[in-house]
Amino acid sequence: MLLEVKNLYFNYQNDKPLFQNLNLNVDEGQIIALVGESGCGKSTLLSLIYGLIDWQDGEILFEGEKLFGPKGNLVPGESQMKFVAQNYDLMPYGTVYDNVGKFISNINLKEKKEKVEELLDVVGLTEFARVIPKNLSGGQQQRVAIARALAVLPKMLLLDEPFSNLDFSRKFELREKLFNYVKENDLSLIISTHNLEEVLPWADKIVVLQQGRLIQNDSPKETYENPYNDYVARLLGEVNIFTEAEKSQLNLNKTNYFPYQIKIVASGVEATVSDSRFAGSHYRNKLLINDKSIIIYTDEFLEGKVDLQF
Ligand SMILES: Nc1ncnc2c1ncn2[C@@H]1O[C@H](COP(=O)(O)OP(=O)(O)OP(=O)(O)O)[C@@H](O)[C@H]1O
Repeated sequence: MLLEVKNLYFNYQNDKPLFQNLNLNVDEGQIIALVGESGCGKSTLLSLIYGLIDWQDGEILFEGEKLFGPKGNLVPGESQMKFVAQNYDLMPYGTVYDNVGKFISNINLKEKKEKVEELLDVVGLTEFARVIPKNLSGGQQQRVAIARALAVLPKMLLLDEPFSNLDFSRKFELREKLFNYVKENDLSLIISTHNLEEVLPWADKIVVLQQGRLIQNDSPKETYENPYNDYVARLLGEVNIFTEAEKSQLNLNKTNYFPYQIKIVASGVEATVSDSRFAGSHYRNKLLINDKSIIIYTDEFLEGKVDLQF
């Protein structure tokens, strides 16, 4: 086991602990998506693992060795890990090239140049090598920070919302290259995100935090098929949530259904289409079952009445 978080207890204020008995294991080469609503503790957990803040109780072990947090290191942060936080902490007067090469040794300058160029390609900043951070957009600065974190291969990479400032096309390109790089180099990665769909195809496990509690830790498929509760289902995308009363009235197996899980059939639960809109890859339809409004996706425009199967 590469990383073990055992019975972690941590609070910012004495009266209200953020984490109580938090446990998390990460294997070598594993990619973990850390998800949860804003304020649930994702950034704090990454900072604790990296050793930027002290915890009150419990243990964090890396390759079986106990970590001691800020008091254990002269320079902040564990040397085997790299953390890209939400403030990118770039050298303001160094160029993009200097920032990415900051931790690479100058002994072999040719090798250093090749490495920096490779990383600039990974994050799509080749043509910005000579620019200084203040002349870059937020998303470009974020990409410099990611390239710098990868420069001296860490064993574990911690990324806090790494795609938050990127536009759609950049995001697709970067995540493809980044995850391939991580897999090729057998790095372990914990990546926090608001948007799970962004990382889903690459994640080995989805770890869900709800108000500091780790409530689910399963493969992406398992999480989609069996979200622990409605909160988890909502994190996974647009979802229909039913009350217990609605569940028994409609004879449902569970309280949450993603739009793609509800099908139109010849004979089933009758619903009236109130709205059908083109949404790119599908039509997004709003239907009414009595007074209950639900969303389903279809290939075709819908109108009138339909029968549904859950
Ligand atoms: N330095 C601090 N002092 C006191 N409370 C803090 C501090 N930093 C964060 N908190 C609180 O701890 C909780 C967890 O914050 P954290 O930033 O870890 O959440 P998050 O899940 O990363 O949120 P987001 O997705 O918005 O970045 C929040 O309630 C936050 O207000």
